[in-house]
Amino acid sequence: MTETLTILTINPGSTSTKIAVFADETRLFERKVDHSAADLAPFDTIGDQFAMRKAAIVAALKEEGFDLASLAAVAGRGGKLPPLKRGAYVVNDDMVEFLRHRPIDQHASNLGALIAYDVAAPLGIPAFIYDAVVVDEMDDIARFSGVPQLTRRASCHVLNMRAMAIKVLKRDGIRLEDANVVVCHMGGGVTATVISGGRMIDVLSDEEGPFSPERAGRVPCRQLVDLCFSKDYDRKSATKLMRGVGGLVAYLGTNSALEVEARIDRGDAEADLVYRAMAYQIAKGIGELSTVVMGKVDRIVLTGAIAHSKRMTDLVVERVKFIAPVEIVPGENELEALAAGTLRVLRGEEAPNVFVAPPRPATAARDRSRMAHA
Ligand SMILES: Nc1ncnc2c1ncn2[C@@H]1O[C@H](COP(=O)(O)OP(=O)(O)O)[C@@H](O)[C@H]1O
Ligand SMILES: CCCC(=O)OP(=O)(O)O
Repeated sequence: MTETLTILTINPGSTSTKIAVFADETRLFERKVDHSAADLAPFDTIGDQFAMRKAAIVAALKEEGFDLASLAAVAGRGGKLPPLKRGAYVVNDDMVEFLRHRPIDQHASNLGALIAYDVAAPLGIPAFIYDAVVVDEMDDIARFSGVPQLTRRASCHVLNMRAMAIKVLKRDGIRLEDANVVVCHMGGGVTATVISGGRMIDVLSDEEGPFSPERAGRVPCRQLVDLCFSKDYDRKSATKLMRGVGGLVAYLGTNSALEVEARIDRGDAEADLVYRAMAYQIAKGIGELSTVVMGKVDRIVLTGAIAHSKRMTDLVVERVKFIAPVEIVPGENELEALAAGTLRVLRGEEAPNVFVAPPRPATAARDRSRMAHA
């Protein structure tokens, strides 16, 4: 008989931390801790949230009476590393150093690998990330921004988007490789992608797409430059305005779409307009990505926690249903997808990738200078 593989999965999101423990494919339990805008306000950077999020996880495991000694591996959501391939990566010292000291961007997913490693290392078991948010399969034509100094980067809810697209198509007997699907995940962040031939050939990341509960999304760039050079903002506060206190938080003071809906129900006209604007931008994003495959879209998939909202999905569907049939798959499959990927690695069915950190900028400059003088 083969030994049961027990896996702790950790998904730090912008407005919550979700964990689950799996024994092989069976979920033993799942816990979600919400983090309101007020809870997160005292933290300057995502790194500063490490202790608070880890404590929430440890407390949840304790309440479940779970014994960490039974774990075979820990899997965390993969964060803002340089562009990665799809699939598993071992969390190694290079990855920990990179995420701690020079992540590409501020996002809660950066804590996935860090907390997974922190739990796994003392137990002498491996930690992995799987289908990180920075998986990059974009076509070259999609990389242009308009200035050579700025390159478009893929960053989206990879884990859930692929899992939900596969689920929707499988039901109709279609393989992901044989379809064009536009997927939009609506959570604390909102991102979208167009998957064609099994690859995410273009992505509307959370800095180029719709605004979301806690993110600004695409903003008028000239005004952003002015704002950054005004006396009112420095690097930290301008970054936080884009991610953390943008979107619904900036307009309405909450990162909770549920609370916004409650305000609308009470007759709040401002909340209603902002929420409809978010839906409008989401629909425009889906339209934009549909042009990538010349409008030949087989399915549009709306997913993420906000896809539970009929109010939101109705607002989006009415604008995009002319493009393709719309499938609504609320919630997310991220913890299951993390566990499934990790099981494949532990069973030897998939080889994990090894992350090698790019040289630090100072080291890179020194190396270039050495080469120039060699
Ligand atoms: N049933 C629901 N209807 C509308 N919005 C919801 C619902 N459930 C959760 N949300 C909203 O979804 C957002 C959080 O999405 P989620 O994917 O869980 O978080 P995270 O991005 O932190 O992982 C919050 O704004 C929350 O209020
Ligand atoms: C970086 C894209 C992923 C994202 O926005 O995740 P959350 O919705 O969990 O913040």
